[in-house]
Amino acid sequence: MTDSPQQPALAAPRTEVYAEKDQLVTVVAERLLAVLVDAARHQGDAHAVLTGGSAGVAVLAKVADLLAQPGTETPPWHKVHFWWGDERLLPSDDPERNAQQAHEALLDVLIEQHGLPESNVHQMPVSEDAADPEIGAEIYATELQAHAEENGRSGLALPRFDVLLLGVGPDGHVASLFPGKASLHVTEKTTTSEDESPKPPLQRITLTFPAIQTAERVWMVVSGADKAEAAAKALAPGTEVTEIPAVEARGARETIWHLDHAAASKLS
Ligand SMILES: O=C1O[C@H](COP(=O)(O)O)[C@@H](O)[C@H](O)[C@H]1O
Repeated sequence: MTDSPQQPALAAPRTEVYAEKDQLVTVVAERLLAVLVDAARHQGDAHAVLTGGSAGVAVLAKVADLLAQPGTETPPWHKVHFWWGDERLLPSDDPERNAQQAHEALLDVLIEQHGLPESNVHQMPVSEDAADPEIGAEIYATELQAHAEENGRSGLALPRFDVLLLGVGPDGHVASLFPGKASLHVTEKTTTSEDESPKPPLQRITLTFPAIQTAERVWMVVSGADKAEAAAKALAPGTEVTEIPAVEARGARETIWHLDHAAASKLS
C-alpha cells in the first residue's frame, strides 16, 4: 500500500478580543495595509480576498480613513489585486452586491485617487453575465486560473492569496458556505455555487474550503452578540463543518479570529 502525500497542517485559530467593533476594525485595517505593503515589496505583487458583511465592509471603510491620514504607509496600488470570497448573484447596480459595497467603501477611492487599475479588481460575475450561479462560479474559476501560480499545497489553480477576510453569519456560515449544504464538501474545484441560500439572495457564488485554505492568512472579522454562539461553537473542539462551516476557515500560515466583546461573550 502506498502512503498518501502528507498535507502540511493548517494554522490553528488564534483569538483576539477587542472591546468595541471600531477597535477590531481599525486593527484589521492597519494589518491589511501592512500585509499588502510587505507582499508588494517582497513578492512583487499582493493579493487580498475581500468579504461582504457588516464588519468586512467596515474594515474597508477604515482603510479609506487611514489613507486620508498623513504618514500612513501604503502599498504601490498598481501591484495590489482584490478578489472576493463570495458574492450574491445580482444585477451589477444592486447595492446588496458585496463588490458594490466594497467599491463604495474603498475601491472607488483607490481607483480614482491612488492608481489602482480597475483590472486588478476581480469581481465575481453579476447576473447580467451569468444566467445561474454555477455558470458564475465557472467564470470566476477561469479568472482565478488566469492569475494562478504554482500552488504546492492544493494543486488548485489559484493566485497566492496573501490575506483572506471572512465575516461569520449568526448561523456559522462563512463566504457563501452555509450549514448543511453540499457546497461544504466540494474539494476538486476553487469555486462553487449556492442556489438556495438561507440568507437572501438565494443565488450565490463562493470559493470552496480548499481554495480558502490556500490563503497565507485567514482573518475572521466578527462583531455583535448575534455571532456569539456561532463563534463559540466554531472555536470549540469537535464541532462539525455541517453545523458550523466556520470551523473549516483556516489559513496556511495564520488563522486569526478578531472578535469584539459581544461576539466573544460565549467563548469558553
Ligand atoms: O451574506 C453574507 O454574509 C456574511 C456575514 O455577514 P455579516 O453581515 O453577518 O457579517 C458575509 O461574510 C458574506 O460575505 C456575505 O455574502
